Amino acid sequence: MTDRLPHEKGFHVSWDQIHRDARALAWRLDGKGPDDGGWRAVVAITRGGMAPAMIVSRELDIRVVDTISVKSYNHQAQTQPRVIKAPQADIMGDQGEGVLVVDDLVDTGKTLELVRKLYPKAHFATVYAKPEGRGMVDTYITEVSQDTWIFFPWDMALQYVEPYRGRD
Ligand SMILES: O=P(O)(O)OC[C@H]1O[C@H](OP(=O)(O)OP(=O)(O)O)[C@H](O)[C@@H]1O
Ligand code: HPA
Ligand SMILES: [Mg+2]
Repeated sequence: MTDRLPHEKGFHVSWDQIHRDARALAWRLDGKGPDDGGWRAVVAITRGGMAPAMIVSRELDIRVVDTISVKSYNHQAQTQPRVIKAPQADIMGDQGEGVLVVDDLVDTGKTLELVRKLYPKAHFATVYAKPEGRGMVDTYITEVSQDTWIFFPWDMALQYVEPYRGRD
């Protein structure tokens, strides 16, 4: 289930790393909100966007936090993205103006494309980005190559590894 094919490389992100990178994202977003009082709300794209959104909302002191649930992948197999749960209409306003939409990463950009269509005036931020989807995101921190699969700490566990000299 967790084999990396067809991705050649694995980029393993620890809790510490995602915390640092999500903080860096928050600092980059600070002051980029609307002139009349900054970001109105943070909306996390569940589930991967929830931990970064929590860290961003904490750093920027934004107390209004909602979620949009988009399902795009079954493990590593991509499917047609669909909205399973929408955020509160009064938070999003007409087109999402002043709202910060946060996700863990953009890969092909299909998830953000869907959310952008719904809320074209929102600001879209991810911690990581791959080249194919980069155009869909307004602000991100680290880019990785398209053939890299990013492994997040919530999908991993510490495991015993054979010593190098012990392997055949
Ligand atoms: O740019 P894309 O190619 O659309 O891929 C990026 C999206 O895919 C993953 O979510 P997933 O649908 O696997 O759900 P999850 O966040 O609940 O794990 C990831 O968290 C992004 O939301
Ligand atoms: O590289 C990735 N890692 C984890 N989830 C993902 N969803 C799309 N691409 C990825
Ligand atoms: Mg996701």
